[in-house]
Amino acid sequence: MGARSRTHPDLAAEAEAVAASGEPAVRLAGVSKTYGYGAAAVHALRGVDLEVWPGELVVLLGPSGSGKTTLLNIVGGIEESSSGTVEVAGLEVGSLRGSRRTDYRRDRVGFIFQFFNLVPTLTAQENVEVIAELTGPDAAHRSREALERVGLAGVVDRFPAQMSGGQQQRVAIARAIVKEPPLLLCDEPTGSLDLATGRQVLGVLRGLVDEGHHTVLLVTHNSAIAAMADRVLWLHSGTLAREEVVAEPLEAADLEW
Ligand SMILES: Nc1ncnc2c1ncn2[C@@H]1O[C@H](COP(=O)(O)OP(=O)(O)OP(=O)(O)O)[C@@H](O)[C@H]1O
Repeated sequence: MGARSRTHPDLAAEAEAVAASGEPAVRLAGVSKTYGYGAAAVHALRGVDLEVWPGELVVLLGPSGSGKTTLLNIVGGIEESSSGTVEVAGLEVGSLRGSRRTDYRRDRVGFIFQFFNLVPTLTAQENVEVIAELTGPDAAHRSREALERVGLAGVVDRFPAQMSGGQQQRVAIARAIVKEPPLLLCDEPTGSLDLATGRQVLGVLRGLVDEGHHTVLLVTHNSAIAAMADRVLWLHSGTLAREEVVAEPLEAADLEW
C-alpha cells in the first residue's frame, strides 16, 4: 500500500474541485483568536476578514505581536481560531478533525519558517526525501526535481553545515514544495538571512508563484519585502488595518533593506 493511499480521497477531491471553481485560495471571515482567560486573556486576532486568490503572492506586514504568526498557524491548521471561519481552497479548516486535519497539513499546505529546521545529519536530498516519502511514490526523483526547481541541483549531496543560509532555506523550500501543496505559508523566511541571500530566497518564492503552481502568503515585519508582493496587508493589534495592491511588483533582486 503506497503512502499516498493514506490520504482521504474525499479531502483531496473536494479541494481540487473547489480550486477549479474560482474560489479564493484562502478566505478568513470574522476570525478571532484569544489565548488565555479573564484578566490574562490575549486577543491575538480580532475579527479578521481576508481573501487570498490563487496565484497571488501576498505579504502580511505588522509589528511584533500584531498576530501574524497566529494568523498563519490558523490558516495552516496548526492552531484553531476562537471564532470565525477559515477556508482554504473551499475546505473549512476549522471543521477538520483528527486524520483529516493531519492530511490537510500534510498535503494542502507547505510551511517555510525563519529557521530552516533541516536535519543536520541528512544531506539536502535526504532532507527533502524524508517528506517526499510521506506524500507519494518516487520520493528520490521528486526530491531531485524539487531541489532543481529551487536552483540547488549542484549541491544535493551536501549536509546543512556545508551550505550557506540561503541554500539551507532553499532546501527548506524544496521540502515544502515536494508535496506540491497549492498554498505556501512563509513565516519570516528571510529573517535569518543577509540581504543577498534573502533576495535569492524571495526570488525563488516569486518564481514558484509565477510558474502557476503555488499561492504564497508570507508574513514578515520587514516592510521592504512588500515591494515584491502582488498585494500587501497590514495587521495591527490583531486587526487588518490596511490593504494595498502593488501595481508593479519589484524583482526580488532589486529589493533593498
Ligand atoms: N501560545 C500562546 N499563548 C499565549 N499568547 C500567545 C501565544 N501565541 C501568541 N501569543 C500572543 O498573541 C499575540 C500575537 O502573537 P503572534 O506571534 O501572532 O504575533 P506576531 O505578529 O507574529 O509577532 P512576531 O513578529 O514577534 O513574531 C502576542 O501578544 C503573543 O504574545
